[in-house]
Formats: sequence, C-alpha cells, structure tokens
Amino acid sequence: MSGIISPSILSADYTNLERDVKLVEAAGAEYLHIDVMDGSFVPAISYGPNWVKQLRPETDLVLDVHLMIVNPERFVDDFADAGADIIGVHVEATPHIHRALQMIKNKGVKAEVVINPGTPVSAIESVLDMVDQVLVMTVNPGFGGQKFLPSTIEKIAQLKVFRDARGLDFDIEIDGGVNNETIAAAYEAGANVFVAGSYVYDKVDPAAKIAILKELTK
Ligand SMILES: O=C(CO)[C@H](O)[C@H](O)COP(=O)(O)O
Ligand SMILES: [Fe+2]
Repeated sequence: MSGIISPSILSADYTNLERDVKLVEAAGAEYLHIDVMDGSFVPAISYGPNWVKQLRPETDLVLDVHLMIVNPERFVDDFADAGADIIGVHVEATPHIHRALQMIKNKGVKAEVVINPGTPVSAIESVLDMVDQVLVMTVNPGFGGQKFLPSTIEKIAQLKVFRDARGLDFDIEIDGGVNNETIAAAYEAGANVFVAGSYVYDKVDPAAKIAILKELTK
C-alpha cells in the first residue's frame, strides 16, 4: 500500500484556508494534519478545538490532530467532540500517557503517541499495544520549515521491528522536514504516514508536491 500523505495546514494560507484544504483533498491526500500548540510545551501558539469544529464540515479528510500541549488529557474530550479522527499526545507532555491514550480511545477516536527527537522508543514501549498510530517527530516540535533530522530514522526501524515481533498493528507517522529528498529513507525504514507542511504549501503547486510524495512511497 502506498504512503498516506497528511498535509500540515500550519503552512497553509489562513486567509484562504478552505481553498488550501480542498486543494490537497483533490490532490489525493488522505489526512489533514492539525498542529495544536500552547506556547508552553512548544514556544508557538496556534489553534484550539473550536477551530477544528469549524473545519470539520468543510472536508472529508481524516483530521489528524497533533497536540503539542502540556497535560493533553485536559483537552482530549474537546478535540474529540470537535471532530478529530486521530488525536496524538506527546509522551513528554504528561506523567499520565496511559490515561491520556485511554481517554482518546474511550471517545472512539484513533489514539496516537508521539515522541520528540530526543526521546527513545523505549519510553513508549509499554503503551504500544494500545495505540493506532505512533508519531516519530523528525524535527523538534514547534515550527514548520525545519530540517529533517536523519538520526530519527533508526527509531522508525526499531518501531517496525517491535510491532512486527509482537504482532501489533499501528501505523508509523513522521512529522517535520518531509520533502522529496527525505521521504524515501523514512519510508524504507517503515514509516507509512507522512506529514508535510512547508514542502506542500510554501511554494507553487501543492497538488504536484503531493503527487511526488505519493510516487516516492509506492
Ligand atoms: O508538528 C509540526 C511542527 O511542530 C508540524 O507538523 C511540522 O513542522 C510540519 O512542517 P514542515 O513539514 O514544514 O516541517
Ligand atoms: Fe505536527
């Protein structure tokens, strides 16, 4: 199966958001990545559940919500009620990662655990049997347009080995610095869901960029 592309609207034109969402949908993207930032876990502030609620009826894309917020369990229900299809919580953001993932599952939403570049796979091993997706950050979270960190590739491979050895069933997503030069190595290591923000939206022709990423993950 070819790779799933999750364009990050962090890099979209917010004054033409509907256009930018429909454009990637028509181009064959399956997910839409929504970066929620609180100014504490990461330096920037972005958007909240009401924003997701307004976006929900505008698209059939799978809403892939990446919570970069401290103690994400405070907002899991709100994002689920707003229409998120996948909710990702950072293991670094809460002492209660198991509870946060349970809360997501209890709402009938796909549960994702996220690790920063400095966090080893061993930090999430005990919850891998309860997740639908693991997000390996391939940059330090907080901003779009950063350079892909090749040291994260090894963690993708480790996750694949762990999953296959235990007979588990989760997708492996990567986020940060994904483009036509970096995607292939991550795909070969075992990633199958690819967030891409600035590569898709920053210059010309987002649809062509999605076609290139899909071609490189066939
Ligand atoms: O989570 C994120 C930043 O924290 C974004 O999803 C990510 O940075 C996407 O942007 P780009 O593809 O430009 O690196
Ligand atoms: Fe993200």
